[in-house]
Amino acid sequence: MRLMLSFFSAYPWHSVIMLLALLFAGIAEGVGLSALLPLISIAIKNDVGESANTDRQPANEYEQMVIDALQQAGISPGIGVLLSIIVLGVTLKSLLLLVAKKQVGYTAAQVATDLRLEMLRVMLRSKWEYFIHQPIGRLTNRLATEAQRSSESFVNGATVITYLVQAIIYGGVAVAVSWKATLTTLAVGSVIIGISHFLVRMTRRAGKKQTRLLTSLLSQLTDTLQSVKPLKAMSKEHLADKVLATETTRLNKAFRKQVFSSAALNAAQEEMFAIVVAGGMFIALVKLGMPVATVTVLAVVLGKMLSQLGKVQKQYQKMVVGESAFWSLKDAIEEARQAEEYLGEGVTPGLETGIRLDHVTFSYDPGRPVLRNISIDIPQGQLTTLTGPSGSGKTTVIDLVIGLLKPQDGHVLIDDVPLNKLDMRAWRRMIGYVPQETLLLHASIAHNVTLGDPELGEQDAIRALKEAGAWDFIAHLPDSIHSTVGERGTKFSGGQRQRIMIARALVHKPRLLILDEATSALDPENEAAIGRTMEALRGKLTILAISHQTALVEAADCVYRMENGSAVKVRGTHTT
Ligand SMILES: Nc1ncnc2c1ncn2[C@@H]1O[C@H](COP(=O)(O)OP(=O)(O)OP(=O)(O)O)[C@@H](O)[C@H]1O
Repeated sequence: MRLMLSFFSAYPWHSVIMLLALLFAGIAEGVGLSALLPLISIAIKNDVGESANTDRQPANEYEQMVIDALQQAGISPGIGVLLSIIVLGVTLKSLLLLVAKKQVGYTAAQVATDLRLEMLRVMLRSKWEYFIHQPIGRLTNRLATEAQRSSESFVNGATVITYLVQAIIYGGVAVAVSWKATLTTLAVGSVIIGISHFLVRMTRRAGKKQTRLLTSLLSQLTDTLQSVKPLKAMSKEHLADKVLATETTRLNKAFRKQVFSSAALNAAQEEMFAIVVAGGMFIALVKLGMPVATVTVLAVVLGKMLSQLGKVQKQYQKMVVGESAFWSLKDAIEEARQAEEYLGEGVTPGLETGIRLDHVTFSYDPGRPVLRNISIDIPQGQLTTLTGPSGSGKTTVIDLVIGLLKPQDGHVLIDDVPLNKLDMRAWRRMIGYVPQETLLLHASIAHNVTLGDPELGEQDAIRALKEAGAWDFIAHLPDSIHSTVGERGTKFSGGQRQRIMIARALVHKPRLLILDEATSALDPENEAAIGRTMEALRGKLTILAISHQTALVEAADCVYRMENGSAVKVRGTHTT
């Protein structure tokens, strides 16, 4: 029930309304039930020829109590009145249950939405080093499956409470009729529930296993789907199939265990409860000679109580299947929260003179530095290009300039102010960034350029597309900038996609433009066009580019060659 307490503290008002509605639904049902004993008593006596209004003896004190209460309220306890009370009780109960279920449904939807948003927000706010180590498939699974299972778990938990309240009300009426019979039934019922509890534990284990396996399966699935083209091209799709088949089989096993334990609990409980009720009726009627009316009411009420308690256990079993997903999601949220990036409220950056990496050392893994004591000057208003072999640390330099990574030694200075003293949000708003990968959103060109920023209009998008040399091929499209780019931008060539990405980086008029091998997919003609665009932008903004291609190297004011953890200036006015 730790799960339900966690939900109650997160949604106190929804929970209070739900619990009150359940409580009053229970009371309404109890009132209805209380009319059952006098009703059966009168019906039986009518059947044997006694008048309902003669001085008949009540079956027990409880019946007397109900009749007294009715008479005090000025109601004569006839069959019609008693039946009306039962119908009223059932109607009220149904209405109040509807209110409670509505609350449960709304809260469940809110649980899933809040968990998804919280997960997404903490992930987006986490440090870059943390974020890049999270498999995308795992995140997708958390947002889709685990959030959904958590909300189902809440619904199941709320249903446990509903059944429990009803069982208590039935128990209360039964105690009023005969506390001895109720206690005996409760004792036997508890033994049955205790015996079958191992099936609930089995389900909990199967649920935990499912959570783990689903996470792993979806991580692998996403990775595999992202690399389907080379697999198909080399006819190696069976390798992916093999990995996924193993995981799916294990998931299937866990699911079968859960199904079996649920079915076993169902079958075992109904059988045992029926035996208890039948045995109890035999003892009461034959051995103890209790009145038929009392035994009938007890059989109905105690039978219902046992059935509700059984449902409590079954519903609890369902709840524990999804519970592991909730805790797994909560742990993931907490872990990401611990890794939150501090963006600070420091000095407002200006970028008046330039950026300087001052004797910077950086390593991803301790003892294996990628950059060793390097110094790089990126003068304001100029184009600085980094070249060098793959893995020499060019992207790492860019991530240090953006502030996604922090150097272990040395400083990244913006106009001589260390980056960690700056207002990091303001700094990043000054950057236009074009990554190596050209993944576009499945939306219009305009949306891909502005990313839905309400401060940017169609004219801004057109200006940026012109600056990026993309306007020529877009202007001729039937829907111009409102044309969609297709799934992941597949309607355009690699070079065209890169130019749209460059337009996205230019649309908010950045002070610093970063191109991380952004011209690698362009043919020499288009690359030269981008080179000319950069030359035109030079002076208006500072440009830092990684490039192996001639145009951006030739157009550069400063060129650094990176190799073996060092950076050597091969062109430029300043010395480092
Ligand atoms: N997240 C990471 N964790 C551990 N090592 C990393 C990580 N990212 C990069 N590296 C390592 O750091 C080194 C520099 O990587 P980086 O991406 O900066 O090189 P690069 O010069 O940009 O390469 P390329 O031209 O191939 O993009 C490489 O040896 C790489 O394996």
